Amino acid sequence: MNGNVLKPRKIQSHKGDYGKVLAVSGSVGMAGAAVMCGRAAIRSGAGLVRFAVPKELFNILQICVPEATCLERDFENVIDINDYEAIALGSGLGLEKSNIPILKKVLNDYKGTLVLDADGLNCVMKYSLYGNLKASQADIILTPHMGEAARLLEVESIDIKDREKAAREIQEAFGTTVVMKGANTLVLTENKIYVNDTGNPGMATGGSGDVLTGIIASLAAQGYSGYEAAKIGVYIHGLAGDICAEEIGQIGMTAMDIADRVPEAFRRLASNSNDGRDK
Ligand SMILES: NC(=O)C1=CN([C@@H]2O[C@H](COP(=O)(O)OP(=O)(O)OC[C@H]3O[C@@H](n4cnc5c(N)ncnc54)[C@H](OP(=O)(O)O)[C@@H]3O)[C@@H](O)[C@H]2O)[C@@H](O)CC1
Ligand SMILES: Nc1ncnc2c1ncn2[C@@H]1O[C@H](COP(=O)(O)OP(=O)(O)O)[C@@H](O)[C@H]1O
Ligand SMILES: [Mg+2]
Repeated sequence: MNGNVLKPRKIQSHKGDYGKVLAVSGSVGMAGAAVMCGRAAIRSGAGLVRFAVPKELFNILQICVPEATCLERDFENVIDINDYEAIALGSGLGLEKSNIPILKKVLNDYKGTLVLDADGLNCVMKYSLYGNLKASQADIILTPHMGEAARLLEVESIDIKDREKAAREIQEAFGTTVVMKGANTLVLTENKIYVNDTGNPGMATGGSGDVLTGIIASLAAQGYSGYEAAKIGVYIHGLAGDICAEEIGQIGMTAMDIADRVPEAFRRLASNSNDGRDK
C-alpha cells in the first residue's frame, strides 16, 4: 500500500477536524472489548472517542482509556447519533434483548459510517434485523470472522476454500462493505476486492478484532470512505501486528500491544510514499 492514501494532518487544525467516534461497545464482563476498540480508535488519530456503555463500565473505561469520554447507553433519551462521523457497534456488546432498541435506532436513523462487529452482527441475525440493515442509509462495514460470517449466511460453517465466495455472498445480501477477517483478510465492496498482505498468526488473540473495529471507525471519522477506511484499517492493523512480532514475538503479543503499535504502523505507511510529505 502506498502512503499517499493517507490524508495529511493540517497545521491549522484542531480535534474537531479529525472526527468523533461513538463506540457502542462493551458490557458487564466484556469491558475489555470496549477498551481495545476505544484505545485503537484514539491511536488511529480520531479527534474524539466517546463510549456509549452501561454506567457500571464508566470507572474501568475512564481508567483504561482516559482520553475518551463516556455516555450512558440510553439511545432513547440521550444520544444524538448523527453528531458522530463514525459509530463502532458490537464489540463485546452481548446478545441481550435490551440491545434491540440501540440497533434499530442506529440502523434506522444513522447517516454516517457504521462499523458493525461481533455481537452487533450476531444480534442482527438473532433478532431478525437484516431488513433494517439492508434499508440503512449509513455507509456500513461488516467485520465478521469466519464464525460470524457463517451466522450471517445462516450456515453451520464455512470452509476456508469458500471464504471469498462467502464474503461475496454477504456483500451481495446486505449491500455493505465486508471485511472477512483471518490470515489475508479480504475487503469487498460491490465491484472491488482487496486482499491484505500484512499480519501474522500472533494476532489470533482475544480482542485483536476489537482493535481493528476501532481503527476502521477512526479512519472513517477522519473522512475516509467506508471502503477506504476498511482497506487502510486492515493494512494498518496487520502492520501493527507485524511490528509486535518484530518487537515481542508472535507468541504472547496482546491486543493492547497491537493497538499501541498503530501509530508506528501509520508512520511506516506514511514513509512509504513519494510526495515528500513530513514523515
Ligand atoms: N476482552 C473482551 O472483552 C473480549 C470480548 N470479546 C467479545 O466476545 C463476544 C464473542 O465473540 P467471540 O468472537 O469470542 O465469540 P463468537 O462469535 O461466539 O465466536 C466463537 C464461535 O465462532 C467460531 N469462530 C471464531 N473465530 C473463528 C474463525 N476465525 N474462524 C472460524 N470460526 C471461528 C468459534 O469456533 P471455534 O473457536 O469453536 O472453532 C465458535 O464457534 C463478542 O462480543 C466479542 O466482541 C472478544 O472480542 C474477545 C475479547
Ligand atoms: N492467523 C492470522 N493471521 C493474520 N491475522 C489474523 C490471524 N488470526 C487472526 N487474525 C486477525 O486477528 C483479528 C481477530 O479478530 P476476531 O476474531 O474478531 O477476534 P476478537 O473477537 O477476539 O477480537 C482479525 O483482524 C484477524 O484478521
Ligand atoms: Mg471479534
